[in-house]
Amino acid sequence: MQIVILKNSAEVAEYGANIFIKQLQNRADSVLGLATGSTPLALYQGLIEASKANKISFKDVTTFNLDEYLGLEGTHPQSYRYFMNEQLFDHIDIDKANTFVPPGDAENPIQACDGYEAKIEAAGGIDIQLLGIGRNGHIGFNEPSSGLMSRTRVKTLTKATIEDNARFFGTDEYQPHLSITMGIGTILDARKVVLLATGENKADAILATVEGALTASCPASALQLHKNAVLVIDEAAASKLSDCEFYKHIESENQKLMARLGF
Ligand SMILES: N[C@@H]1[C@@H](O)[C@H](O)[C@@H](COP(=O)(O)O)O[C@@H]1O
Repeated sequence: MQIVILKNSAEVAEYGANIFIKQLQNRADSVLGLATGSTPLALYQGLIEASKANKISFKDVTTFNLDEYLGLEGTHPQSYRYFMNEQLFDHIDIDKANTFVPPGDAENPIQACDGYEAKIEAAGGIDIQLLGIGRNGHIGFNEPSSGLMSRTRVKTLTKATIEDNARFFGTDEYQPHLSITMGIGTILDARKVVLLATGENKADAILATVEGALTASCPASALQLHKNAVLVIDEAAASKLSDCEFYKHIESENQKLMARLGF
């Protein structure tokens, strides 16, 4: 796992956006895995700006989102489809027919999960998967105890996740307790994984992800198995790691090596 520790959330967003910008500059028809939550918002802003400045185009891009609430239609303001339209798709030159979010309103969600996996496969797999992380170490909606090889499926949300996400719902508004999420195995199949985390409330989850055991109790720890995973985190999210200076030293040595090799 590559660990990049930066000063603050603005730097994290910029670093993350640059990874995606480079990907699109190298391969215009990339398949991107996208995430919701507050953490990727500034990264999406960076992509919108780069697209407006004609540095990148989404014309030939296909996207797959990690997850969706089960029981919400895409027109519901709290649905992740609505979020993605608002925060990214409506501001870039992407063909919405090439943007996929698990169907929260599927009549048969189990079939829909298999269908989602088939679509990812038909697109040739995901080139880069963006991830946030829940306070309990969840990725997508893969809550603790999720199978480390799991595929897209219906998942019940934990009390902690429901509480964390309650801020987006009105007091009398129905908040789903179920979701459709890519599995951990689905995420691990992406050719590159970029996890962003900012703020002190993510420090325990980051500690468990980086230095904890590989365990279903911290779904993000599965990234320890990935060949090309990068964690882009701010000082606050990194604050519980045992030796931040060492991680920073590794990264600066990596940068020097890359520069020497002309990357
Ligand atoms: N399903 C999403 C996750 O994909 C996201 O990583 C997490 C953290 O969100 P935030 O970035 O707002 O902390 O929230 C939700 O539960």
